[in-house]
Amino acid sequence: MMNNTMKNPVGNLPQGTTIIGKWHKERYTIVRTLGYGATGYVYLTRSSKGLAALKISENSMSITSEVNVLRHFSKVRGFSLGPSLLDVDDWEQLRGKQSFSFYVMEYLEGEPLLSFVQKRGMEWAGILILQLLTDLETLHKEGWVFGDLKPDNLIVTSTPPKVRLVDVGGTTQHGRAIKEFTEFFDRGYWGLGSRKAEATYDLFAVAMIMIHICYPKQFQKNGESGLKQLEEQIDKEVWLKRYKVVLMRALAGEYSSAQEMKSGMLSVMSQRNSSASQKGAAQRTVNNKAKQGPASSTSRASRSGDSTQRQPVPTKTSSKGWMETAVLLSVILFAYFFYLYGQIM
Ligand SMILES: Nc1ncnc2c1ncn2[C@@H]1O[C@H](COP(=O)(O)OP(=O)(O)OP(=O)(O)O)[C@@H](O)[C@H]1O
Repeated sequence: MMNNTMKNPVGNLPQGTTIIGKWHKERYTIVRTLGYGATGYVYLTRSSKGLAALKISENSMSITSEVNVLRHFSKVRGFSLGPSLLDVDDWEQLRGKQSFSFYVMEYLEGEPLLSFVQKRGMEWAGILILQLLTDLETLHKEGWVFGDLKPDNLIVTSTPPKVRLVDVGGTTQHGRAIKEFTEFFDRGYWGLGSRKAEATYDLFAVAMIMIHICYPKQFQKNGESGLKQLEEQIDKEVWLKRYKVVLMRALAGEYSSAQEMKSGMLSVMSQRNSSASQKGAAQRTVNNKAKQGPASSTSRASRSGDSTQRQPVPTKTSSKGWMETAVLLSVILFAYFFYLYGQIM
């Protein structure tokens, strides 16, 4: 992160400042600062087209590189991980003496992943990770690796909740060296792989995001092997332990695709659901037996092997049988009556 106090001609622009694009002449009025980092400042702006996020930097190269990534994303159908790109232009200050590149993107109005999960519950963590893996699968298939995957770059937009990624600055083409990374989420830091842009690099970061959800304060690497230390942390948290098989495989770089990791997550979730529904069914049986009273003592007797004490429980099937017999008998009697009547006449 850049030092906010450093003199930066595009930093801390006051509310109400209007940025006019040199080429497209669109006017963007600053509402407030959304954030800032190594690359530049991001402002919430209002224009004739409504609210949008505007990223501006002294470094035109980094703006160009992010614009290229966002342009590429916009061509991928069904891909909604990053914000959509709305405009690219330059802003001239001091009567054209200084020019700064900027781009305008969709404003992702939402909540950071961590606070969303803390408020809505851990069930959401699994769902959001599945969403993230779905989008990563598309990104990887396109030959890109996100690189700097971390909760700070994840925003959950609402209705329906959807995880989106801001800051595409770290997005790197497959096979190249990762452009940007953050230690805790970087497999190189944990001694568990290289900084080469591969799907496995992002999947490691996904596992670390899951760990970070349970350890919001994070923890430092100690002297032992990275994998051993992470395993110990996983074992201490119930939610992480449930996904241990998936997490260990992702940390060790054993998943060849995001889809494979997603299947692993889904199978843990379905096991949990089926055991929960089995428990539910067992609980319902117990409750029903408790309601039936004598029948419950019957089942206890049968378990003790005393079948003589078994009481027949009237069922719907037996009452239905009686009704069928009665109907059949009345039809036969009716037919017999007509037969006798015909004989007499
Ligand atoms: N499209 C957007 N909608 C809403 N908020 C955004 C958007 N883009 C960026 N932000 C906010 O601005 C912050 C800084 O943006 P960004 O991460 O792109 O800057 P950066 O200079 O690349 O930062 P870093 O040093 O982490 O790479 C983000 O963490 C996020 O809170």
